[in-house]
Amino acid sequence: MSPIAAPEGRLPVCVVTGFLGAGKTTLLKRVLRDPRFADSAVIVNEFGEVPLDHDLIAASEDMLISVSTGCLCCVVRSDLTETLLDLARRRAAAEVPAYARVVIETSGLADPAPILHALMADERVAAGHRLQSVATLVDAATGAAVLERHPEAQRQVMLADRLLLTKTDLAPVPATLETALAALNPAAPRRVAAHGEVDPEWLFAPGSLPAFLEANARHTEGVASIVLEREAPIPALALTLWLQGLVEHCGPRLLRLKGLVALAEAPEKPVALHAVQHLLHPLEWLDAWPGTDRHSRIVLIGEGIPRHLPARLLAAIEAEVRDS
Ligand SMILES: Nc1nc2c(ncn2[C@@H]2O[C@H](COP(=O)(O)OP(=O)(O)OP(=O)(O)O)[C@@H](O)[C@H]2O)c(=O)[nH]1
Repeated sequence: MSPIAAPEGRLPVCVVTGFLGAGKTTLLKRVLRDPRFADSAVIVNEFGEVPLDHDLIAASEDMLISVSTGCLCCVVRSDLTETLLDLARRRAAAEVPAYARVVIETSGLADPAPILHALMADERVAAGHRLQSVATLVDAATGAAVLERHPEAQRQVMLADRLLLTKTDLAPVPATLETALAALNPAAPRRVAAHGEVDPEWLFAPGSLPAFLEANARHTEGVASIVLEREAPIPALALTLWLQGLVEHCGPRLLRLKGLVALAEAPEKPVALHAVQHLLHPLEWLDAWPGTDRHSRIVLIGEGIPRHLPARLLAAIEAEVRDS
């Protein structure tokens, strides 16, 4: 790989990628609070049909833009270029603050190659932007198994110009993961970034990027998202039993689950739910609901999980909890 030229006067674009649940939103939430990097425009893409990261990053409406749900590297690739161009027009017209860089968080299922290709090959985008960096997050707890099974995760590592190892507080980096990373991308410098703790200067510094990129994406077959929405708050016990049941029943087929939920016991504040394969992260209370919409929404991304299973399981557990 040879470095691409980085002509002056164009806005830097920093791509943050990594497989489902690797910690991209956690990292961005943290680094974008640094006053030196508050002048960033953020574009978030999610695979599920209901966007949640926007609410989880909780930045100002002007600066945070959810591109769309779906796969950024496939169906919404043109959305990305249009969003970048639209944002640049609004910046020039002083409709948004004069941001100094664009940060793109890809969905965990994105193959970054076509995204980077679109950024570099679309002349309208390239006229005003230059690709500055591609940071890939790798989950120390699940990374080795993920790299074995998912081609998009391999591409995320191969195309990175820096690698960040997350969740090292939960598990030491296994030798199998070290070996896989060294085989896929021996050149990229690596840092540990537990809970997104990394120097933003390092994260967004210019790097060596591939000169040539494929326009076609490679994907794991049969991955789909399931959305569960509820107007009525959910009892905490029912939610806990449901999460445990789902993780146990689906096993490795459950790639990711995330949601904002109103608990029956305290519906005035939402709880953020996160599961990454077998790993159920602790529930996290948010300070307030983002906006006026207070209904619970949960997105599951899985391989071959029956579409109605999560909702039916939750309804059965809720009935059981109510009647007991
Ligand atoms: N213990 C621990 N938990 C982490 C770390 N980084 C992220 N998490 C947790 O992992 C879960 C997923 O983190 P996110 O930041 O939402 O991951 P993501 O990569 O944005 O997820 P997707 O957008 O769904 O691909 C959340 O519960 C985080 O709090 C870490 O370094 N250590």
